[in-house]
Amino acid sequence: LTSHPLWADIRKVTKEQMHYASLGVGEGAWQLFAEEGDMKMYRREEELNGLVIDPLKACHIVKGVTGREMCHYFFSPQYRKDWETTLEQMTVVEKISDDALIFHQVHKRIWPTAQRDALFWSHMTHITDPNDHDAHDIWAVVNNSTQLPKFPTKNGKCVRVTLTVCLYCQTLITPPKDGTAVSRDDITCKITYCSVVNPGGWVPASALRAVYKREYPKFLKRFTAYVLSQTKNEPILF
Ligand SMILES: O=S(=O)(CCO)c1ccc(-c2ccc(C3CCCC3)c([C@@H]3C[C@@H]3c3ccccn3)c2)cc1
Repeated sequence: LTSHPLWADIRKVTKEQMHYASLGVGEGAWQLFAEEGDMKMYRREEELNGLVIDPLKACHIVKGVTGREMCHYFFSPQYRKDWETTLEQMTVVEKISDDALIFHQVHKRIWPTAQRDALFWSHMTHITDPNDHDAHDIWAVVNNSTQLPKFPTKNGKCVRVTLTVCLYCQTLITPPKDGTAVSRDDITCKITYCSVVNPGGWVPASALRAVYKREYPKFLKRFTAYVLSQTKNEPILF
C-alpha cells in the first residue's frame, strides 16, 4: 500500500541513494582499499562521535546476469541465508508491499566486537536510465535503518547498528551480430554497492577497519558467485 506511513521516507531515501550510487567514484575522495579482478572497493575514512562509520563504495562487473536478477537475489528473504555468512537470524518483520519489506537481522558476533542487530526497510525498484541509449532499466535495492516499538534499540542483547545500503545495477547488452537471440554471454551487469554502517557502539577503529577489509570483499564475491550459480541455467530475467 503506498499509504503506508514509511512510503514517503522510502521514496525519498531510495531516490537519494540511487543518485549517490550513480555518481560512481568520480566524486569525493575515495580511497581504493581492495581490488580483486573486476571488483574494486573504495572507502572514505570517517568517524562520528569517535565511531568509525567509513562509507564504502564497491564497483564490480559481472558477466552473464542482469541487474534485475542481482537485485532479486539480494532483496528476497528466502535466499539470504545462502549468501550472507555473517547472519545468525533474519526475520521479515513487516511486508509493506511486494517490493518493500522490513527486516530484523542478528549478525554473528565478530571478535572483538559485541553482537550486533539491524532493523531496516528494504525496497527494490527500477528506473529507465535517462542517458542509456539501449534503454535498459537500472535496478536497485535500498536498505535503510528504521525504528519500531516492537524492536527497541536498547534490548540488552545486541548493539543496534544503523545502516544505509544501496545495490545499484546497470545491465549492458551486446546483441549478437547474426541476429540470434541474446544469450547470457551477451549480458554484463555493472554493480555499484554503497554502504554506510554505524556500529552503534564503540569498536576500536583498527579492529573495525580490519573487519570491514575482510568482510566486504568476501560478502560481495560470495553474493555475486551465488547469483551466477542460481541463474546459470535459468531463462534471462531482464
Ligand atoms: O548489505 S546488507 O544490507 C545485506 C543484508 O544483510 C548489510 C551489509 C552489512 C551489514 C553489517 C552489519 C554489521 C556490521 C558490523 C558492525 C560492527 C560489527 C559487525 C557490518 C560490518 C562491516 C562488516 C560486514 C560487512 C559485510 C558483511 C557483514 N559484515 C556489516 C548489514 C547489512
